[in-house]
Amino acid sequence: MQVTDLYVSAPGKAILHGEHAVVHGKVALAVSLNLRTYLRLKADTFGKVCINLPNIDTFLSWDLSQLKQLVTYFHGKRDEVQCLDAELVRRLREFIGVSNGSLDTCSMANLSFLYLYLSLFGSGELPSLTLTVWSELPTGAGLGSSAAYSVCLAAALLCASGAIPPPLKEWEHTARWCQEELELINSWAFQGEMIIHGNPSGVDNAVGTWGGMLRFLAGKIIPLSRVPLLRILLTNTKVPRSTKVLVAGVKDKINKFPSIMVPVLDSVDAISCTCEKVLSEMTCEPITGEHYNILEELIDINQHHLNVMGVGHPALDRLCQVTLAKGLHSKLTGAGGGGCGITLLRPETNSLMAQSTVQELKDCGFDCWETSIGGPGVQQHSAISVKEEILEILNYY
Ligand SMILES: Nc1ncnc2c1ncn2[C@@H]1O[C@H](COP(=O)(O)OP(=O)(O)OP(=O)(O)O)[C@@H](O)[C@H]1O
Ligand SMILES: C[C@@](O)(CCO)CC(=O)[O-]
Ligand SMILES: [Mg+2]
Repeated sequence: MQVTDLYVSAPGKAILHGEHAVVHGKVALAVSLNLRTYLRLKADTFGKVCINLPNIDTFLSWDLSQLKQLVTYFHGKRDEVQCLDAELVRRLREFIGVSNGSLDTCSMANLSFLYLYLSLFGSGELPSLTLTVWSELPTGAGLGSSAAYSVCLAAALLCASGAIPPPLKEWEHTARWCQEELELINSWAFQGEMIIHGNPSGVDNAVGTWGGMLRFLAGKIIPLSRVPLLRILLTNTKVPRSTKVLVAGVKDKINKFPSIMVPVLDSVDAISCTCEKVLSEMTCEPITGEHYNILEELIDINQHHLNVMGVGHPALDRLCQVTLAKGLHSKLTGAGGGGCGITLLRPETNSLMAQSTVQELKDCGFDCWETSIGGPGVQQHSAISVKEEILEILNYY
């Protein structure tokens, strides 16, 4: 089978409100970032599949004949994408030599790639290809790196398999897929997330697929088009953590103390809904200090709730204290337990104040930068539309 070379990218995300609660059927508000994961797929003739993941120092290749052995039980085309094929997961775990509870970064990335590759090609001829992924996102820090990776894999492999067409016209620099094709990409990306996360809600891959700001509730995705421009500081505490472990920990707490934890989840749901209402009001009436006061209070209340859920960390407390001393409000974003936090900047926060806050957070050993939000969802690129330094990395392998 001959596949066409292509470049794709997908954005990372920040969750404004609703992380963890969203796994238990509550509303989340999430927004795409201007930091993206890029993937290059190249057709080969070497009878091998190669994957280069320089962010995590992983460079592997497998013979097609080895991989074919793993799918001998496939009968016909697999297009059921609602749940994982447990037999394929079991065979892949054995093949890679990774146990069920493993959190190893490299094994999770390989497992999700091989799962999608074999699910999409396993019932026919396996194509020889090389896949290289490079991300501007920190890995495992709460900014949806696993989802951006899974969305890129799904888009590229679905294109290579002919299930969706490459949307880019000869004269275009970037192009996106139609709604139905995006839904297919999203559902396969969710499978990649299931392998990495264990029990994902699907909010992260939805943002990676559609971009912009979304309201997400039990798999239902509503793009929010009427939102004000928000200025946000992103801080990476650089404390490593695993989304899978944190999500499982919250579930255990809910099971242990349902009457205590369920009201917390309900309160987070109400925070997301109140925030959505305030954001919408800010687009149709003059923005006042009171709008920002409410957004800030919601951030504080939610941060307390996340601590109650057990996903806080002293480094995140530090972030909140340092910014609060400057009159700014912060909360963790994503799974917590370390990783990243967001700080809302007010319109009157001048660049001097923003810069001195960034410096103080850097002095704590954190990475910190002002970010723009609402970048496009998954897209195909022409080579010249990929930033030069990223193209260099993707073409190096
Ligand atoms: N650039 C990348 N290259 C290869 N694998 C990646 C890359 N980015 C993410 N991954 C995979 O995703 C895993 C990290 O996912 P995890 O869900 O724990 O963190 P996150 O997605 O960054 O944060 P969150 O889910 O809280 O937003 C890594 O262990 C790795 O397997
Ligand atoms: C913690 C969580 O709510 C968000 C991770 O970005 C997990 C999920 O929704 O899958
Ligand atoms: Mg993730």
